[in-house]
Amino acid sequence: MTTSVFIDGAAGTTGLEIRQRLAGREEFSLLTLPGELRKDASARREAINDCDVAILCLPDDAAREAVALIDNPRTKVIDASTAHRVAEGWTYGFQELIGREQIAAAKRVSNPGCYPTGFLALVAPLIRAGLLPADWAFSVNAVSGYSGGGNALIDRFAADPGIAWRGYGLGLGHKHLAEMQRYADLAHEPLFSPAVIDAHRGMAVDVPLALGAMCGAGTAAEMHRALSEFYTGSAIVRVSPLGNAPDELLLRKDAAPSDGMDLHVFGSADGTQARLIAKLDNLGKGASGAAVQSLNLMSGLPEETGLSLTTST
Ligand SMILES: NC(=O)C1=CN([C@@H]2O[C@H](COP(=O)(O)OP(=O)(O)OC[C@H]3O[C@@H](n4cnc5c(N)ncnc54)[C@H](OP(=O)(O)O)[C@@H]3O)[C@@H](O)[C@H]2O)C=CC1
Ligand SMILES: CC(=O)N[C@@H](CCC(=O)OP(=O)(O)O)C(=O)O
Repeated sequence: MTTSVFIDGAAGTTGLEIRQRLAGREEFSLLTLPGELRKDASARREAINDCDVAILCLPDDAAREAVALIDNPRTKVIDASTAHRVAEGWTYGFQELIGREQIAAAKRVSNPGCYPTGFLALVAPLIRAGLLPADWAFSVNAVSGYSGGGNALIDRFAADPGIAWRGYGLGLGHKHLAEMQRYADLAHEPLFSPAVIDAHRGMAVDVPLALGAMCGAGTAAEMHRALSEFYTGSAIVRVSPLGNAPDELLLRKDAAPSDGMDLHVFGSADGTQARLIAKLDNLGKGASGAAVQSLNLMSGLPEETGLSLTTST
């Protein structure tokens, strides 16, 4: 039996990527709306209530509105927006942290934000293992390809090829802070410095750790071991060997799309400092790949079915 899927927002950046991942998958049938009806509330209501799984690739307000259109108790939802990530009654769709069984059984799944995917993958298992203190003032420095800002930011970079780096979130109230704090179980929101680079896709999330000043923190080697154990058996989240060679990491503009994520741990020779770095594709594990991973689980399939798991290191 096939699972019928309706992508609301299928013409947007995330929606298109999900369509590409589902193309040719015989386990799924796609419900689509003609272009002129894609924002028509009654056509959307009908499609959402007709499908087995609705994937919302919409701005937050439109995602809330879409959920309000549902009156069929059978319809399951995966919401790619920020609207429901810390909302009551929703399961946070971070398979490796929350549990595959919980996501497989859920009716309402919120897809994690791209930056929190990198941050939580690195920090949450280490807080759980007692190797990082939950009340530490964490910092997160991150760069994203401009597709992370959807069609509007893609158009802006196309219109102004002179932009090499765009720092933002300078008001220090980024919408991803709540989910970073909630799912890492932190006492405080992290200090988050995001930026956009002149590349279509790709993301690096860097968490610097002043180990010498932290009470009760583990060593870089202990953190590396804990992360390696935590992600054992995952083809999607991979932990690179501990160490400082080579002494650089690259994001390539020509990297192939990937639904995987690579985690790195580096430590100073004297043990007083470390850096945890996640490399991922904002449109892959940071958005569309994670949505398809959840869709697979909610449809009773192995989570990595149909995903592209290349490494670009
Ligand atoms: N891009 C990324 O890397 C990531 C995006 N996300 C999230 O996914 C969601 C979609 O983002 P993204 O794909 O980047 O954004 P885009 O702007 O590229 O796409 C959004 C799509 O939704 C359509 N839309 C807007 N309002 C409505 C409506 N009321 N009814 C139906 N369709 C509507 C838009 O149409 P139109 O353009 O005509 O207005 C557009 O096609 C957002 O919530 C975003 O935050 C999450 C993680 C990463
Ligand atoms: C480069 C860029 O602008 N990125 C977006 C986040 C992309 C993402 O993860 O999306 P949602 O949390 O909205 O679903 C931003 O910082 O607002």
